[in-house]
Amino acid sequence: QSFFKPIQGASPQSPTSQITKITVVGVGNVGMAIAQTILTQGIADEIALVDVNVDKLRGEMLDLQHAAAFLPRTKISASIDYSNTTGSDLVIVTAGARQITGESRLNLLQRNLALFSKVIPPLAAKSPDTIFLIVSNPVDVLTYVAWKLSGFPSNRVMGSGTNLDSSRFRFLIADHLDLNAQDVQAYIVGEHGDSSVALWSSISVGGVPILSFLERQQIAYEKQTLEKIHKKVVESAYEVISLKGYTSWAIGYSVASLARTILRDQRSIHPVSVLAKGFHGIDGGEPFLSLPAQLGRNGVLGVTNVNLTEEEATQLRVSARTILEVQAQLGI
Ligand SMILES: NC(=O)c1ccc[n+]([C@@H]2O[C@H](COP(=O)([O-])OP(=O)(O)OC[C@H]3O[C@@H](n4cnc5c(N)ncnc54)[C@H](O)[C@@H]3O)[C@@H](O)[C@H]2O)c1
Ligand SMILES: O=C1N[C@](c2ccsc2)(c2cccc(Nc3ccc(F)cc3)n2)CC(O)=C1Sc1ccccc1Cl
Repeated sequence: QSFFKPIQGASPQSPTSQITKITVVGVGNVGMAIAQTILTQGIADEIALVDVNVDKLRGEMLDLQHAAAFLPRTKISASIDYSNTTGSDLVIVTAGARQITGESRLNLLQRNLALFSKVIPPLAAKSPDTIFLIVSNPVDVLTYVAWKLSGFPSNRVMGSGTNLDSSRFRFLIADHLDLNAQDVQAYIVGEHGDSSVALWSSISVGGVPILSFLERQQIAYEKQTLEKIHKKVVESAYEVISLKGYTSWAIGYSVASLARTILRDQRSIHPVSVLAKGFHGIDGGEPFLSLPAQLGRNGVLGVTNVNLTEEEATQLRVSARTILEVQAQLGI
């Protein structure tokens, strides 16, 4: 006996073509912050969780399911293999080996390369039309690895790149100028992390380039102020790690904003790690670096022709060379 008397012709089954499904690989601090934000914002109809830690995986699935009374209806599943991931519209990869104290970044990269070699091919096989969004670090090189291992066209493989760096940059600028961070357009590009590149000329507040904004507000323009803020983007990452041992909320919101832009075909522009070959004089090799990219239902729709100063373009090319040197050591 059903609760409802059926209406002629109405089927309780939703057509699968209209179901939006996201797979999150890795249910650690980052993966669960991303999943929780996607759930809260009603971005997906289905969330499939994957991890190798069976108990954590089931525990996180149950704990999220138990919040159903307060959330948009979303099917939440979990599997240690990839059985539940079939037909995903977006696959977000946060699985990663933790950097062991004193471990070299290259060694960590080798361990994550081995991990990706086991994870990416079956995910791609179960969802051959999906879009990969890589978050695991070192994110730029691992996005390249995912692209190579998946065999997908480059528009369907991106990394969160400097999306988090840029969101911290926007917060710090807004905090410094007593503004709403959503009104601050500011892009950090290039390599995610310690060696990112701040596009000073791209910073605008309510459509007003920040340099003239500062002059109009009689705020003494000091390039070193903005440079200090960019430096603080890096310092704050280390500060959060030293205080709480990991980062989660900011990366969770920043990756969920990418998921929404992609799955709702918003065609918004985000700084994400893309195949940078052919942009801004980056010609040798296949480096993935962050550039302001237009995102939509088919992944990376285009890269903006943002004007770079000679210094910015040079920094970007240096980053590309650094990434290529690391990629060359991977042998893939
Ligand atoms: N790109 C960015 O801006 C950014 C920001 C923060 C963190 N990160 C990166 O995100 C990654 C995850 O960070 P975290 O704090 O969530 O780490 P974590 O250790 O809390 O979680 C990692 C999870 O991956 C799982 N895992 C390991 N091997 C797996 C496999 N083969 N298949 C599926 N799952 C597997 C682990 O069981 C664990 O649950 C790290 O690489 C971190 O550096 C990136
Ligand atoms: O907010 C973070 N936290 C992490 C973190 C989270 C859990 S353990 C470490 C972080 C914080 C500080 C340094 C650092 N370095 C690192 C470099 C390469 C790797 F493969 C792994 C980690 N990583 C991971 C990460 O990428 C970030 S953003 C970040 C990091 C450094 C500089 C600027 C930014 Cl915007």
